[in-house]
Amino acid sequence: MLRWLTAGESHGPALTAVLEGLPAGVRVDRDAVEGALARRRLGYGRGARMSFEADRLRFLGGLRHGLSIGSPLAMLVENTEWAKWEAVMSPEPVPEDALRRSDDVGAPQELARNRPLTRPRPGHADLVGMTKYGFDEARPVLERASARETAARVALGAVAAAFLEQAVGVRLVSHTVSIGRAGTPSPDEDAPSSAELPRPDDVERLDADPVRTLDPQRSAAMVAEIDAARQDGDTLGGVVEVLAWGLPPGLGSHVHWDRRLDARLAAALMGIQAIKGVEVGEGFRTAARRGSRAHDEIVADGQGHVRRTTLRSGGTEGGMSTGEVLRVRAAMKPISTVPRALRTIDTSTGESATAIHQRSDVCAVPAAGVVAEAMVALVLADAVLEKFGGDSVAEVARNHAAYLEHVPEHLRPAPADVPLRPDGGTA
Ligand SMILES: Cc1cc2nc3c(=O)[nH]c(=O)nc-3n(C[C@H](O)[C@H](O)[C@H](O)COP(=O)(O)O)c2cc1C
Ligand SMILES: C=C(O[C@@H]1CC(C(=O)O)=C[C@@H](OP(=O)(O)O)[C@H]1O)C(=O)O
Repeated sequence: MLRWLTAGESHGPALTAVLEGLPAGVRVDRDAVEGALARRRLGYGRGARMSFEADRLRFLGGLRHGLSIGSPLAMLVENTEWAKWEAVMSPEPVPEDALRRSDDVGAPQELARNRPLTRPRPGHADLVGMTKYGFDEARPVLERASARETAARVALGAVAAAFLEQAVGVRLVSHTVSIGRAGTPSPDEDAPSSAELPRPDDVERLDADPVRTLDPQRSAAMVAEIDAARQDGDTLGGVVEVLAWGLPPGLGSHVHWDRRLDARLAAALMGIQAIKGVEVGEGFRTAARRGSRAHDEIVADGQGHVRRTTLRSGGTEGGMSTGEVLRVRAAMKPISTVPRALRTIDTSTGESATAIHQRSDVCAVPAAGVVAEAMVALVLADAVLEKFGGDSVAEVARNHAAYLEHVPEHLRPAPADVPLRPDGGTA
């Protein structure tokens, strides 16, 4: 079993991430984790903070000389913004003087930062968090509700991804499907073929695109959509997709709801701030199709392998991985700090007001893709450990190989990255 926890506030000293259950012998590269953290900061439409804050990574436990040793792996991602927030967010009591504030428009930043936040933003956690926890302002709520926390998840996901690749050869990639209305697939569009899907080796090309998509036309349309929203003082959401290549058949199980791989993936994706919908494969569009166009027919590819003619199911059936490429999507609502501020109330008076607006992202969909990839990596790593067990990478790899060897030859899935011929055979 793999477990993970994060702690830390958006403007606190650091985020802490703990991964428990990681086998020994996983090579954990600082560059790989830092690379993932850097990718999360990318994307057209991100706010000012992304340009001046750095994610400073420290390994605190669970590693020796770059290899995991089986103990809980602990990481720290320091907030380089902390110096400015030391008084407001100090974990320890501070002298009253340190919390001096000014309500004047144009007051210096250090005095403005201390103002109580009493105009909760619709769509953020502010109001209900204040009500539930008994706070008279939103600061203690928004600090943890903030998606700053996703930096810790991405660090965890990078370690899970290293385990997946080293133990069972699974690799992941994520990309942006749509932003606002730009890129939205039409209801009649069939599932893409494996040749049309991004592959793990496309990561550099994806990261080089301002919105993390491989289609230049869609990319330009998404950038234009973000520019238009920014100009209107508005914000945007969109859809991201995560693909996992090289999965064995049989992760997860049909036997109980909480063992289903699709259910576990959906919960992990829904657990990302602002994600409001999850699709496995064609998800919602499948609901509008007839059965003859909704499923993936099973064929023998003539080379001794089982193959699916299409990728509509997203690589799961009965809550288990089929061995085809896994394809899951997450829909993000628009950023809730809307510059053209929405109506709210001032909680100190009950009077109508406009919501707090500080600096904010206009669109964080490309970053959400990187976070979604991390969550999928964690769920898959957990499912791999559940299926194959093992206290070291070598042991997991042996168990995985032994399982595949015992699948009757004619039922072994073809490697998912071998293109399918139109007649169902592989090239
Ligand atoms: C990567 C990422 C960046 C985000 N950036 C912002 C932001 O700058 N401003 C904001 O108001 N919300 C931002 N959000 C969304 C809030 O975190 C989210 O609206 C809040 O948690 C409430 O959403 P919920 O109802 O799904 O929890 C971001 C979300 C993600 C995943
Ligand atoms: C800090 C990050 O994202 C933040 C997520 C976020 C929110 O409300 O979710 C609000 C913004 O924070 P701030 O109000 O301090 O500018 C984003 O910058 C990050 O992703 O590292």
